[in-house]
Amino acid sequence: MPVQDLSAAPPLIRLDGLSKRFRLPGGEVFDAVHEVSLQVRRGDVFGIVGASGAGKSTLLRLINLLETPDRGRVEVDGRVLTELGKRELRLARQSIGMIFQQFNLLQNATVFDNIAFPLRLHGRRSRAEVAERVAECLAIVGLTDKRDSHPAQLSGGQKQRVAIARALAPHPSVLLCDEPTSALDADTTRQVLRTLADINARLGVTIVIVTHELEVVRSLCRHVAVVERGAVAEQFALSEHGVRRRTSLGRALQRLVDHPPELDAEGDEAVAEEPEPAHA
Ligand SMILES: Nc1ncnc2c1ncn2[C@@H]1O[C@H](COP(=O)(O)OP(=O)(O)OP(=O)(O)O)[C@@H](O)[C@H]1O
Repeated sequence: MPVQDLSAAPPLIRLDGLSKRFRLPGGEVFDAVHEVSLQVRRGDVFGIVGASGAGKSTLLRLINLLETPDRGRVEVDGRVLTELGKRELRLARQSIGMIFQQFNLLQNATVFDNIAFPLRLHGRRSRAEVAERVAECLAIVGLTDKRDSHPAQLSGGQKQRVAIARALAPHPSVLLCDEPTSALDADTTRQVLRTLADINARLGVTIVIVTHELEVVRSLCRHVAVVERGAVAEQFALSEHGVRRRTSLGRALQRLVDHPPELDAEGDEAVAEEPEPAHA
């Protein structure tokens, strides 16, 4: 279980009074996220859990303004994203990587070109610099030998690790993960979680992860927010044991924390270790 005092670290992400309302085809409105205020500390691994439709993905997508909030303020790494123009926002987004359940890779491009894509998009790097950064990212996710493969030739876990490498390429300070292991089997899930834990520990990249899998939260996260009907119903540190939680999901997670499953034969745990100050 990750035990780490991040209380002295300044928040990397500050959400203040965030709301997002969708208009449904029938004309009714639906409050997907309502008045959410939340802080995520630099270097943290922060989980967002909740029932289906609770607003987890919408909340995650509000952090990089993939969804535009109706109200509220989003600050990431000292920049108030909700006050930026389009061009400034595009630049600011380079410090926010994102990965998805379905990987979202370019099918007709090689692994190399998938990872190089965000670097080429934002220009200003020579071919040699792009190649060097792609090689570094491939090494971080342990896929150096897959450089010239196409996504169709990879397993699900390998595809997700390519997506992680692509997200890391522009040196983000935070990685947003939307159900990154939901399409994967248990063994592959463990591999991907180990990669994420390693990125947090070795590179100091802050991770925010939406998942419906409580075991993923237990094994990877240090803090968690439980979202119910678009609001944060409770949040807590996973290092605390034997505490009575307010929500049923919080209680289920606490039971898992208090009585973790047996480790496998290799003692495998995804758990993030103390991050170094270095950045990706
Ligand atoms: N573009 C949209 N237009 C209308 N309604 C939407 C839109 N996006 C999301 N919603 C609705 O907002 C609510 C929250 O969706 P969201 O995807 O954030 O939930 P979630 O907690 O991530 O759910 P799940 O675990 O099922 O993915 C849902 O009821 C969803 O149908």
